[in-house]
Amino acid sequence: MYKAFLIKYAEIGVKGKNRDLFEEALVRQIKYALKRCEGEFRVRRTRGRIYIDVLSDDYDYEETIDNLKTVCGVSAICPMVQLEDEGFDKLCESAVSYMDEHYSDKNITFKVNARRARKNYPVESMEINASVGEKILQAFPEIRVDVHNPDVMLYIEVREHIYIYSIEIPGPGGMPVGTNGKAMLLLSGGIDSPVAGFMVAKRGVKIDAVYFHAPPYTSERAKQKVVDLAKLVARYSGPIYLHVINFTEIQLAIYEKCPHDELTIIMRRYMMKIAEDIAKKTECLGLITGESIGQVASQTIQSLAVTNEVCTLPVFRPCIGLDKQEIVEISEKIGTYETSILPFEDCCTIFVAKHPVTKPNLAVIKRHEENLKDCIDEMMQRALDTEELIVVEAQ
Ligand SMILES: Nc1ncnc2c1ncn2[C@@H]1O[C@H](COP(=O)(O)OP(=O)(O)OP(=O)(O)O)[C@@H](O)[C@H]1O
Repeated sequence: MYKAFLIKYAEIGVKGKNRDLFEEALVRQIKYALKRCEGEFRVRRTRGRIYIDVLSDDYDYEETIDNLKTVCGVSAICPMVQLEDEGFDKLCESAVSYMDEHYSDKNITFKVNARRARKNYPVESMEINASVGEKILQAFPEIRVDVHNPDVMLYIEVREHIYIYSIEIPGPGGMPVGTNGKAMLLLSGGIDSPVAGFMVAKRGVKIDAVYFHAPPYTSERAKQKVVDLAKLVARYSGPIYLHVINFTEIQLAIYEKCPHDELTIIMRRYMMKIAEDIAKKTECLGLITGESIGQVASQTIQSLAVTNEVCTLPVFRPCIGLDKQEIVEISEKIGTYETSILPFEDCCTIFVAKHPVTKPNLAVIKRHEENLKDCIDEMMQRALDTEELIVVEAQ
């Protein structure tokens, strides 16, 4: 059983003073992921490396790997066999057993890559490489050495303990959450916005979220679905403050006073305004949506321009150039797809026109919004005053 893991991270953004911040955030997120796992662990930073020691006798390996794979910034997880220092002969023996246990087909090439971090160890790295390599060659006649492009790179690290590893399980990459500020995700119950949240979190951005519902037109179950999606996104992003906004009154007013082919676009503009208001109060530096060019009428480039016009904060749309299949693939990978396709109503789909405008004209939209001028400010304030805040932890 592996008793330790080496966490490899991408080098981008970790130069100079940033390195400490980057590593601290990574350790924090690793600890958050391990809280969801059975067993006791210790996370250590030593000279540019991050290790996880398994302290308990028992733990669930698969569960641990699954959770570590959600930590943004991790480029690879290496499960390591941990040895006590019982002399060099014992090390060679253990390396041979490691190869035997991990590679049933010995018709492969390998290279030993030793690193002697503890300088008082009596055998130098080059000598470890040569001697361990020789023992492996003696033990398995079919195996060959390839120093340029080996099938198996056998790492040996000599520290307080000695570690042997060769397996690298890919992590999500990117940057640890908490190293790049915070943004407000407009989270609906669909496929795209959870993917958008994940993609921005992966760049190190902490996520808050806002969900607009329209009771009684949208149900408690539709809201619960969004909370469930937030729990899944929180596996990657850390805890999410989810602001639930009652949008019914505003939607009804738009429905009553504005042309029906412009409903969605006008609604979206008020959603963005409210989201931006909450974002500014909560120190978010941008908004995030799941929009993708041309996907629906409200996402033509003309519609996006009209929606965008109400925002002063930058709006991040990481799905913008992806087609639906590509977004679906990411949602399957991050585990949100099954929840996203549950058939609950969304406020945008209830108040939808048969033939929505695809090329809205900003001046015309603004003129029609004038119809709301007597009531909209109060309504927006009420929506903000009655928000429900849910702190969503990762599932
Ligand atoms: N009820 C809502 N609450 C919060 N944000 C919403 C809501 N409805 C839409 N949005 C935001 O607007 C974007 C576009 O919504 P729309 O319904 O047009 O698209 P969609 O392709 O179905 O997106 P999604 O799959 O994310 O629901 C969403 O990705 C989301 O960011």
